[in-house]
Amino acid sequence: MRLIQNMCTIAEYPAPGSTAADCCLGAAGRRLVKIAVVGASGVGKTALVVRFLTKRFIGDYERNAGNLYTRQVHIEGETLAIQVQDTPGIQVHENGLSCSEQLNRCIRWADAVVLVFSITDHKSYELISQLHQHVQQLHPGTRLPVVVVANKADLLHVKQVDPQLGLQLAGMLGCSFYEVSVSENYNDVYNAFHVLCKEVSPKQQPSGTPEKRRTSLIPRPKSPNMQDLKRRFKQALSAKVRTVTSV
Ligand SMILES: Nc1nc2c(ncn2[C@@H]2O[C@H](COP(=O)(O)OP(=O)(O)OP(=O)(O)O)[C@@H](O)[C@H]2O)c(=O)[nH]1
Repeated sequence: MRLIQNMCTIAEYPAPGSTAADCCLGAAGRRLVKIAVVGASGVGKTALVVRFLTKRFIGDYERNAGNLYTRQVHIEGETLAIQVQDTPGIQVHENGLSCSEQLNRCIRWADAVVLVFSITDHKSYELISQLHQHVQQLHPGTRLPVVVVANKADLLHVKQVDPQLGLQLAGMLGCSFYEVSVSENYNDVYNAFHVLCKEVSPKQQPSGTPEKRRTSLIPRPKSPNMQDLKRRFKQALSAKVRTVTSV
């Protein structure tokens, strides 16, 4: 967190001490896409997020406690407000996955998830299908867009997972797949996020779109009368955009 704030050269970064709510990117009526980056510890989640947001690879990051970052992206003529939630590395115990309530909240909050493993860590790869199942369980009734990212493609000499296996796994799970080297290539990182944003259709978003907000603020009255309708209309006009401060 401190490191990222120190290199805060991008205007859209939350200033130190501010929250994502202060950025209010969604407030301008832009579609808001919320992305959670999830995976085992040390696979490069923070590096991936920082690379995507700043185009830079720094090398050393503080152990992550789960930070939220906001920026705008332009995708096929549309300006989106996106929020990216970096999450603490997942610990694997003998009896399987151990996801903290903080992580579960984060996954529930997300419109889309990046599942990351490292090609240098077979265990991080083994975690992916369990994580995918966990993500879908936390979003019952919808199929959340997920992209699987195999990171550290530059470290071929210590490779434990053939990227082909990642591709096969992603195919089985019905996800897009990207093999990236966060340290060496920005474009692949960008593409992974880009594809994910495209997969989040406006219809899938439960909140944040102006359309949705209007209908939830003005529930259809059972027996409408003018006074009631006027009051509800005023309420809708003065409503502040709902923003996420933390997950
Ligand atoms: N060679 C190489 N190193 C990488 C790459 N991506 C990340 N790293 C390094 O891997 C280490 C872990 O990266 P982090 O981004 O802190 O990993 P994390 O998944 O956020 O780790 P936790 O905060 O513990 O969950 C750091 O030393 C990074 O510099 C990569 O593509 N290639």
